[in-house]
Amino acid sequence: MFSFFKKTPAPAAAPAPTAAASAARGGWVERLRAGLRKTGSSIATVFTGTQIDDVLYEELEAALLMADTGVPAAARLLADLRRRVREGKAADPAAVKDLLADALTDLLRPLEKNLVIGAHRPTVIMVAGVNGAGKTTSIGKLTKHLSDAGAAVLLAAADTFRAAAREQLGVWAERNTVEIVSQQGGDPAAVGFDAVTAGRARGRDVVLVDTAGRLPTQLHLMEELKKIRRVLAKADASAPHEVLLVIDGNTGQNALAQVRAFDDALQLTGLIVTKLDGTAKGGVLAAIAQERPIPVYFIGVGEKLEDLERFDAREFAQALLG
Ligand SMILES: Nc1nc2c(ncn2[C@@H]2O[C@H](COP(=O)(O)OP(=O)(O)OP(=O)(O)O)[C@@H](O)[C@H]2O)c(=O)[nH]1
Repeated sequence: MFSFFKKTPAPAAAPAPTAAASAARGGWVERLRAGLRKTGSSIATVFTGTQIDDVLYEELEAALLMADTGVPAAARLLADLRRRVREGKAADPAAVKDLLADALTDLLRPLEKNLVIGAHRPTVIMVAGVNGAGKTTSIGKLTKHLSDAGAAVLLAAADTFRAAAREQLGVWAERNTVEIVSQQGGDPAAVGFDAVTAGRARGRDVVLVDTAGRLPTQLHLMEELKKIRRVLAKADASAPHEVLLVIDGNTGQNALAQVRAFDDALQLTGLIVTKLDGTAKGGVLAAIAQERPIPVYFIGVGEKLEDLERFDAREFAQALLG
C-alpha cells in the first residue's frame, strides 16, 4: 500500500528522515509560511503589546474573523486560549501567541489524514470543485507525486464540454507520461466508466477522474456529478474510493458553503485546498475543522509541481501565525 506524504515517523519507530527529505520539507514549510504571510501578519500584530488583557482578546477575535475563521471557530479558539492562559502558562503576549498555535493545532488536527492508495486496484479517485478552483492543476501535481512513488496512474477527463479542460489534462498526462481517457461531447459519466474499466484491464493502481467545474447552485450540474459517482460504482462496486473536493483558499467563508454543498451531494472523503499563497483568508481551514471536518489531504501554495503537499496541522498553525 502507498501512503502519500507519509508523516515523519517517530524516531523510535523508524530511522530519522534523510537530510535531503528534511531539507525538502523545510523548503516547503518556508513556502507555506511565505504564502500565509498576509493572513499571519494581521494576527501577529495582536501580540506585539505588553499586556494580556481584554483588548488583546478583542483584537485577536477581529484578526481571526478577518482571516476567515468564521464566528464559531473564532469563539472556540478564544475560549480555549483563555483557558490555556488561565492555567498559568503565559506571562506575556508572546507566550499567548504560542498557546494560540497550540489551540489552533488542536482544532485543525482532525483534518490531518494521509491519502492511502493500494487497498483497491485501481483506487478510483473522483475530483470535483467549482470552476477555476485548481482541480486540473492539482490532479497534475498529484499524478506526479503518485507516479514518483511508483503508482501507475490513468487519468479520466470527465469534463466532456470544455475542450480546453481536456487539453490541459492532456498536457499534464504527457508531462507525467501517464495515459488519459477522454472523449469530446457525450456523457461525462461514460468517460468515468470507461476509465475505471480500462484501469482494471490494464492493471493500473489509480484512476483519477477530473470533472467539470460547477457551482453548487447549478442543480442540474450537481445531479450530473451524482450520476458520475453512481456510474463509477457500476464499473466497480467499491468505487469511487475517494471523492475529493478542490477548494480555492482565497474564497474564504464561501469555501465552507462549497464544502457543505458538495459533501451533501457526494459524501466527500477529502479536500484539497489550493492557492494558499498570498491569501489573507488562510483561517478558513479553522472554519472547516469546526463545522465540517473533512480531511484535508493536500494544500497548494503555488502553481509549480512541488507546490502541493500533505497537510500538517502544527505546520499550518505555526505558518498561519507568522
Ligand atoms: N497561485 C496559485 N495558483 C494556483 C494554485 N492551484 C491552481 N492554480 C491556478 O489556478 C488557475 C485555475 O486552475 P485549474 O487547475 O485550471 O482549475 P480547474 O478547477 O481545473 O478549472 P475548471 O476546469 O475551469 O473548473 C490556474 O491558473 C492555475 O495555475 C495554487 O495553489 N496557487
